Amino acid sequence: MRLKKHVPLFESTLKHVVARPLLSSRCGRCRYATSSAAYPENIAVLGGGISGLASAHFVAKEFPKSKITIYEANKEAGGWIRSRKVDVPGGSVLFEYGPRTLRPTPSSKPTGQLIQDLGLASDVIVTRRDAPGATNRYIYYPDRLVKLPSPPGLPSLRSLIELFRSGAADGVFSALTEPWWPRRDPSLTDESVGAFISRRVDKRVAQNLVSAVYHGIYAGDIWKLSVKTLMPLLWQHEGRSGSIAKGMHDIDADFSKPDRRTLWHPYDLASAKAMHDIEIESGLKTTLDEASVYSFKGGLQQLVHKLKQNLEKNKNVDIKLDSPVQSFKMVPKSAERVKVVAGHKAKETTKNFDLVISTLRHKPLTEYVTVMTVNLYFSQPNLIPVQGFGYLIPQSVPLEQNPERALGVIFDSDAISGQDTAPGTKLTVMLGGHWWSDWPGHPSEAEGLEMARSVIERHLGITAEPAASHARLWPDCIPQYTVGYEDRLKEFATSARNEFKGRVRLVGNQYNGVGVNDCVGGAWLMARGLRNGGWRQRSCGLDRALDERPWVVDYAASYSKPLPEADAKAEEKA
Ligand SMILES: C=Cc1c2[nH]c(c1C)Cc1[nH]c(c(CCC(=O)O)c1C)Cc1[nH]c(c(C)c1CCC(=O)O)Cc1[nH]c(c(C)c1C=C)C2
Repeated sequence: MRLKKHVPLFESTLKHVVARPLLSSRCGRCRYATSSAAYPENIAVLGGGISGLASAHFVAKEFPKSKITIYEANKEAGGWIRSRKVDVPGGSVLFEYGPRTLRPTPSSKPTGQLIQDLGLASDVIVTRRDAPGATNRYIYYPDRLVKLPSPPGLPSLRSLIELFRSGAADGVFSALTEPWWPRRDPSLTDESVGAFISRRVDKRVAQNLVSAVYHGIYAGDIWKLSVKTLMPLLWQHEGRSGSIAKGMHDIDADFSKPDRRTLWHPYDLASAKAMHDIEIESGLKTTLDEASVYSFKGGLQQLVHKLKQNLEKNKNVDIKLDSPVQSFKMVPKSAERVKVVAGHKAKETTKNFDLVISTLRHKPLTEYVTVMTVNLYFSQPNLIPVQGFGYLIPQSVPLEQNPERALGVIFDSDAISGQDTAPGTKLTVMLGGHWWSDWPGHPSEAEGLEMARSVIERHLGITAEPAASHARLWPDCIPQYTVGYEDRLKEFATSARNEFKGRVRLVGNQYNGVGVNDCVGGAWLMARGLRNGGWRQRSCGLDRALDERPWVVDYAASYSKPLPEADAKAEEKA
């Protein structure tokens, strides 16, 4: 695979994911062993972002005797996780230029494992589930902040009235008639999130509510993102039962029951069970259980720094910074080794490896969007008229209310506390994303700062001069799983498997999720899949994409107990 010359910033730090079939869920394709060695002696990890570093960490645990070389194009590892302490009058504040918090979910247990392995538990800071920074979430629609109902507890009557009066919730009651809407055309193999929600509920719900959520995760366009990939459960329910509600009813997916059922892809079920078995020591577990989101005293980059330090301490690991990967391909006439060429022109080095873990991006598979993050700190406290996590701006907001194409604003002072020593108001404005996809260029960082200030003046009435600020453009930072992604991934995985004969595993955010937890989880699954001779099997790590087994019914907390035999039989029949 020849890479584009000089891999820019993200080429080496954005990633892909996931492993060979887990546990007993072997798929028939992966059975060809190609080597008799007990472990891969030389392993290359391409990319030193969070996926690459976490892969190296987990692989080093699996194979303590293997020599691991990490190639990173930039002078700093960690990708777009950047935390900077900024001195301000009266103390300091922490700016996060990229991702800022982690969410504790069952699928984020590998991140918990990593924190534990690195001895970072005492540096974890949390926003509790009942804190305003967790419960108060807003959307800006059409020209004001509207609070969204969010757990815990029932929403207040006042907030419901405000929500409906704003028009943001128009169309939600159409969901009640969803079971009677026509089934989808069987020839439809995928569609956009926007089209799906319009078809099954109401276009206004797609434009006003769903688009805001997808801005906050993918900075993406709901009329392009794939429903089959991003709302797989809803898509499966409709496919099986003709309607989402009927589908949930058919499998007894009652949300009020602690042992509710859900649909699983068998691969994901095996992954969930494997992750559930990760043991997190009780102190850290209690901390994470109470958290809506969490970070570290020194910001999210503390995780990356500690991870890198830990790898540097390992005499079998070599981290090569400022070493863009130029190409990697099978050594001619060998089914066993991969040749990696890395380094700047004229200083290129070539080395052969038994196993390569690539977190590099493969352009044709996904489009990317560019985001600008603008951090602002004001010495005056409580400048924001409300308390909360922040707000998202839906696609339906009229352009005159959003000429800067902002996606949302995070109220950092409320969203996570414990990182600053100076009092005041801290927020981050997120600009661009899909809105900038057809712009001929991007604003400069100075322009971005002006744009962010005009957003918060219009939306929040903040006119004060910031005591500190920073704008950062992240070109092509979030991959977009657009309509048809699953088919493209299948084709790509087939060709990668054939080309690399099991000697290259693909990991990172281009494959199974764009969040930090997804990247760490993908690395964990990949490393686990190398166990017990798994590294010799003919997999490219994207076996989930090639696994065509039908979805099954199981408990949402799949590990809690086995499904009754009668259910299992009925499911098998279905
Ligand atoms: C920095 C830009 C990012 C945007 N999305 C992501 C990043 C890193 C990835 C992402 N963000 C969220 C999720 C959901 C799962 C989760 O981990 O919580 C993912 C995969 C949710 C989220 N969105 C925003 C925040 C602060 C969070 C919590 C996690 C985090 O710190 O990233 C706000 C936000 N993110 C983006 C925009 C445009 C935005 C707007 C307010 C893009």
